[in-house]
This record gives sequence, C-alpha cells and structure tokens, in this order.
Amino acid sequence: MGRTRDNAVAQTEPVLLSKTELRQRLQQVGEAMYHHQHPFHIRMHAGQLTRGQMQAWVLNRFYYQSRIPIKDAIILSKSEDVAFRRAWRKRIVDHDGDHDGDGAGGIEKWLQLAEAAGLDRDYVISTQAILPGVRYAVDAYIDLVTHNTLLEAVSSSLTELFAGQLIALRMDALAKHYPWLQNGLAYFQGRLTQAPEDAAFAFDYAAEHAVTPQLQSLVIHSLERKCALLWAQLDALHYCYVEPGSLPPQPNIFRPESS
Ligand SMILES: O=C(O)c1cc(C(=O)O)c2c(n1)C(=O)C(=O)c1cc(C(=O)O)[nH]c1-2
Repeated sequence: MGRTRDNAVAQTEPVLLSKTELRQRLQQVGEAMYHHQHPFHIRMHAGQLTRGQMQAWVLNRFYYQSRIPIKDAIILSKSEDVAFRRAWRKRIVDHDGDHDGDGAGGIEKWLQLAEAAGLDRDYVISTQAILPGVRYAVDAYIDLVTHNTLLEAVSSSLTELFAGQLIALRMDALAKHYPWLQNGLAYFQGRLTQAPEDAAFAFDYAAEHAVTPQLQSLVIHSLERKCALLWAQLDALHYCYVEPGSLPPQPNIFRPESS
C-alpha cells in the first residue's frame, strides 16, 4: 500500500508468481495450517493416546477415506480432457481397488487397520458412529469440489504435498507406541508413494492452469480451505475424546470401552 499524489490509497497490484514462488507460497500455507501440528496428532506421535482414542481416530477417519473416491469421481466429471481423466482416475482405483493383483484398495486397507484396532468392519462401514463435527468437515470437502472450478477442486488436494512426510512419521510412531495396530499398517505403506505422485501431478496442473494472480490466489485459498477441514476433523476428535472428552448425546456415537 502507498500514498498517491492525490492522497488516495493505492492498491498493490497482485503479481503473478513463478512456479517456484507458488510452490513456496503453498509450503508456507502447509507449515502454518496443515494438520501435522494438531494437538491430537502430537499426542498420537508421542504415544499419549489410549487404545480407545486411537480407535475413535481410526473409526472417524474412515468417513474421510470413504468420501475420497467420491470426491475424485466428482473431479473427474468436471474435466473434458481425456488425458487428465486418465491420470486422475488412478486415485479412484488406489482407494476402491481393482480386479488385478490382490484387488485391495485403500478403503479395504483402512478396514484392515480398523480390524487391527479391534473394531467391527460392518460397524465401521456403516459410519453410524461418526462424530457430527467430523461428518460436517468431510462433507465440506465434497461441497468444495462440487461447487468450485476444476482448478480449485484439484488444488484442494494439494495437502498431499505434505502428507507423505507426516505419514512416514506416523508409521514410525504407530509401530513404536501402538504395536497392537501392527497388522493394519499396509494402508500407510501404500500412501508413502501414492501421496507424493498425486501431489506432484496436482501441483503441475495448478501451476500450469493458474495463469493470472487471481487464479493463483484461488489455488492458495483452496489449499487453506482444505487444511481447515482436515484440522476441524481433529478438533472434533480432540474435543470429544481427549479434552474435555465431551461426547455428543446421540446413542450411536462411538464410546470407547477403556480410556
Ligand atoms: O493421513 C493423513 O494425514 C492424510 C492426509 C491427506 C491429506 O493431506 O489430504 C490425505 C490422506 N492422508 C490420505 O490417506 C489420502 O488418501 C488422501 C487423499 C487426499 C486428497 O485430498 O485427495 N488427501 C489425502
């Protein structure tokens, strides 16, 4: 901001960032807003969560997992570009599985994690026990990709730029502090390679298509919105299962046996 000669306040012209600058800007958003810093994750990584709290996380996170291929199908439906759709549909296969190999996708592997945590698979699939706050935040992701442009929808997946590092850290923490989950870690192993690949594709797409400062701002804003909805999921878990540990009264909500 500066003063012009007639004393009016001049607006700073938005500047088009280079690809490197855009990546740096997204990195700053991640450092400030990504859920790696959430107290629930900090406690998880320090081995301070009870078995019941870990079960609550696995159970509630299933709702996110179950919506991911749905949101990716919405993104597919927004594109008229065959090459884009061919690349993006990999994400649906990653989660839903296919008929090749063992066929297990991310959803099946998350259910294996749930079973390792001592949860009943059908109970988890039913999603009846999900916290209202988690449901609301995950549904906001579906709304975000439904009601915004393809560029914004793609950009909302850019949290995956930061997911690989967090998942690597989490895998070490789970193996160390929660050995009873050991048979359920295949999901995270797969994400270690999938997340960086997916993030690189999404970032290249965003950098190529955000050709004005205004479009670049939308890319950045989409990442911020996505960080917020990831954070909100953990807020709900923390409030209900850690501090103050206040569960909603609905009878269906998951109540740990011990915590
Ligand atoms: O465990 C995590 O911290 C974490 C974070 C994220 C993310 O940053 O959105 C994803 C995942 N996991 C994940 O497993 C996953 O499949 C995934 C898909 C997406 C997406 O936005 O398309 N994010 C994430």
